[in-house]
Amino acid sequence: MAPRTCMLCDKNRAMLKRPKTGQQICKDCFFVVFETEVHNTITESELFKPGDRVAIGASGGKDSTVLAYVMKTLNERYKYGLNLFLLSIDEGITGYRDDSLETVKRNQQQYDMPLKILSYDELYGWTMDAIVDQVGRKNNCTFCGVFRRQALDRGAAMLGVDHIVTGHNADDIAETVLMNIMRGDIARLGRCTSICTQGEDTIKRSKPFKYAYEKEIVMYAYFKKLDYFSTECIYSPDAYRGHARVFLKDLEAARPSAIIDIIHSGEAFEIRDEVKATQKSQRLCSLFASFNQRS
Ligand SMILES: Nc1ncnc2c1ncn2[C@@H]1O[C@H](COP(=O)(O)OP(=O)(O)OP(=O)(O)O)[C@@H](O)[C@H]1O
Repeated sequence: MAPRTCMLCDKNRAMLKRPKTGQQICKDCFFVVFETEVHNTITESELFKPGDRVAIGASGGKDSTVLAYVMKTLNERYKYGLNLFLLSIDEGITGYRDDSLETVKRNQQQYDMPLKILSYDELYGWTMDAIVDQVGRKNNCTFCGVFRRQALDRGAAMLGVDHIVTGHNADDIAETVLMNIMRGDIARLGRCTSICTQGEDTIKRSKPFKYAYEKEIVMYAYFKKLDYFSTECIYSPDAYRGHARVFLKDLEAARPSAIIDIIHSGEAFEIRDEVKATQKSQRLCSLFASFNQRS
């Protein structure tokens, strides 16, 4: 059987089936559609303005490595006029973050971007290794996530940046929508699909990969031969998110558009103000109660 030609350029040999659309396309057309969709997400949401100083939350993993590469490419191609930085938080997880930070240091050279690394140890006086040693693995992802958010803000302030971008992708967001529905966390459901968030005293944060499928990010990294670190965190991943992930993968296998459809459903919810207020205070109380029980 003759090899298929690319459905987009009708010239090159099709090398892959696009996970998001099922189209059989060539490598070059895949790069173009992937990058153009991220560019459209950025421009439609007016994420940046010329002269912005933007920190890329860089963990060394596939999502943030592809994000750094694509941000650099689009900034040059479309002349966004951004000053880009890499910002990494070292949570103090031996055998995981120390190795992934080596990748980020290489990315700094490869992408020619200034890098700032800030550790939990220097900010808070302890590491995740020490915390897990003391309180065990249950809920450690939740604590680590809260501390990382603050650490990223502190690092961003040190770099004097206006904006932090992270590699959260469409799968992450769809999982979060499902988790919030399963938990009945209506307040979070209302904001988890926002592409851009900014608290009263926090730096603006956004997710340019909001509509990018995880499988396509992996494919992009593979075909571009990007240098990234692919090991999972050694401390137990968030078990509840794991259930949502498995469920989402099943849905995606049956119908690939399920991921985008869940995000669109999340976007369509409108949450009443009184629900937002009640749930926020309840969540903070339960987080600190669980921390106090352990320490
Ligand atoms: N230690 C860190 N330092 C800086 N940014 C981070 C760090 N950990 C996570 N992030 C940011 O948050 C995003 C989502 O993180 P998450 O832990 O869900 O990892 P992930 O989905 O495996 O992403 P990645 O593949 O980039 O590691 C990352 O893409 C990155 O932008």
